[in-house]
Amino acid sequence: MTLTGTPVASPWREARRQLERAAETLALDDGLHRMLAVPRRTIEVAVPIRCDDGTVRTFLGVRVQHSTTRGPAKGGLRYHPDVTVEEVKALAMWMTWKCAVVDIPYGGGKGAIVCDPAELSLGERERMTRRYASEIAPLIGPDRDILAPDMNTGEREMAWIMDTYSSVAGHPVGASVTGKPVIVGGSGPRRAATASGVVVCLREAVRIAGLRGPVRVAVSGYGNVGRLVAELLADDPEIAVVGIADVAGARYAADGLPIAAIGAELDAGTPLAEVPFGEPMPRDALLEADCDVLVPCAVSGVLDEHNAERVRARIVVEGANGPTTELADELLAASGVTVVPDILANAGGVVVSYYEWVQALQAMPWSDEEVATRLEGRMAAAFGQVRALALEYDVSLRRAALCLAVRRVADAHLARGLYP
Ligand SMILES: NC(=O)C1=CN([C@@H]2O[C@H](COP(=O)(O)OP(=O)(O)OC[C@H]3O[C@@H](n4cnc5c(N)ncnc54)[C@H](O)[C@@H]3O)[C@@H](O)[C@H]2O)C=CC1
Ligand SMILES: O=C(O)CCC(=O)C(=O)O
Repeated sequence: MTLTGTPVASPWREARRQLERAAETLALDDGLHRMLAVPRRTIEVAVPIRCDDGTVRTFLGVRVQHSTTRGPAKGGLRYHPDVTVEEVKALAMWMTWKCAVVDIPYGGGKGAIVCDPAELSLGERERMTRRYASEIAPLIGPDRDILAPDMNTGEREMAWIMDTYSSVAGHPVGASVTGKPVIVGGSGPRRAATASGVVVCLREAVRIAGLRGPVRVAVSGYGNVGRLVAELLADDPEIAVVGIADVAGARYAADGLPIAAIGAELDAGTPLAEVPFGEPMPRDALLEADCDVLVPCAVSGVLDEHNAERVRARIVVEGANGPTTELADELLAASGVTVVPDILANAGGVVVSYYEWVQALQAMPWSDEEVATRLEGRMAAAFGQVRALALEYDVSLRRAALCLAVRRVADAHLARGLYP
C-alpha cells in the first residue's frame, strides 16, 4: 500500500504566519521576530543505499534544527514520499514552540527522508536509516539534537540510529535518541505518551465545554497516535469512539465502534477500511461526520477552507502536527468550534521523550507510574496556562499557546544575549 494521499498545503507558510500573528499580539521586537522565523540549521544529505536487487538508490534526507536557544534541538524523524524540506522546517519550528509550551529545556528540530517505506524491504529500510544517521552524526547527539519517532518510524528505527551514533562515538550513547525500545533504555510509557497527552487535553476541553456523555469522538489517522487515542478512550463509559480512519478509508458507527475488537482485526492484518464493524466511509468524509470531538492524527492540512465549515464537531483536538490551515482555523472559530492546538495537544510524546533522555543521562530509570503521573501533571498544567492566557488576551487557544511559547523562547534569547 502506498503512503501518498497527503493533502496539499503549505505548512511552512502556515507556521511563519502563526509566528507573525503571535509576534503582533506580543508586540515582539521586529529583529527578534525575524530571527525566530529562520531555522538555525537546515541540513540536506544524500542517502544512497544498495537495494536488494543490487541497484543503488539515493534518497533525500533532511534535518532541520529550528532553535537551540532553550536547549538541544529535539524532534521526530518522518518517512514519507511527499514530505518536503519546507514542511520539515515548519515541523521543526512547531517543535520549538511545543517544547516551550510544556516548558522542557529543548529547542526544536525535525528530520525526514523522502521515501515510501511501504516499498522498502526491512534490510533496505535499515540500511537507509543507518546511512542517514551516519550522514548527520556530526550534528546530532545528546547535547545537540535528539531524534525520536514520527510518521512511519518507531522504536526499531530509533534503535538503529542509536547503534549507528554509538558506533561513531565509540561508546553506547543512549541519550542520542528517544522512543527507543525499553530493552536499550527506552521508556515504556513513551509509546502511548502522545496519545495520553491528547486525551488529557480532550478531557479538559470537554469539561470546559460542558459536553455531557457519551461524548462522540472521531479519530482520523490510526497509527502511533490515533490508534492509541482511540484505545485509551475506549474504556470510558462517558465516551463513544464513533469513527476512525487511516490513509485508505474509514469506519463509522453512530453508537460507537468496538475498539478492542478492531485492534485485534488490525493486528491480524485486516485493513482498517475492511474491519467487520460499523459502516465503511470515505477517508475524508470522517472529518465531516456527526460527532462532538474530532481528533485529526495524520498529516498536515487535512482541515482547510474547503471542509472547515462542514465540520460538525464542537471541539477539534490536534493529535497531528499542523492539521488545520490558517483559513480553516478562522472558519472553525467563526462557527464556534474550539481547537486545542497541536503544540499543546500532542506535546505528551516529547514530554516523555524528555523524561527518557533525563533517565539516560542519569543512568537511573524511573517507574512507569512516575512517568505517567509527571506527564499528566505537566500536560494539565500547560493546558491551564494556555487557557488562562487565552482568556486574558481574549484570543484562541492556538494564539495563546503560540504567545506563551514565543515569549519563552524570545526571553531566553534576550537572557543569553544572543540578540543585543
Ligand atoms: N509519534 C509521535 O509520538 C508523535 C506524532 N505526532 C504527529 O501525529 C501525526 C501522526 O503520527 P504517527 O501516529 O506517529 O504516524 P503513523 O505513521 O504511526 O500513523 C499515521 C496514520 O495516519 C494515516 N493517514 C495518513 N494519511 C492520512 C489521511 N490523509 N487521512 C487519514 N489518515 C491518514 C496512516 O494510514 C496511519 O494510520 C503526525 O502529524 C505526527 O507528526 C505528533 C507528536 C508526536
Ligand atoms: O518525542 C519527541 O522528541 C518528538 C516527537 C515529535 O516529533 C513531535 O512531537 O512532533
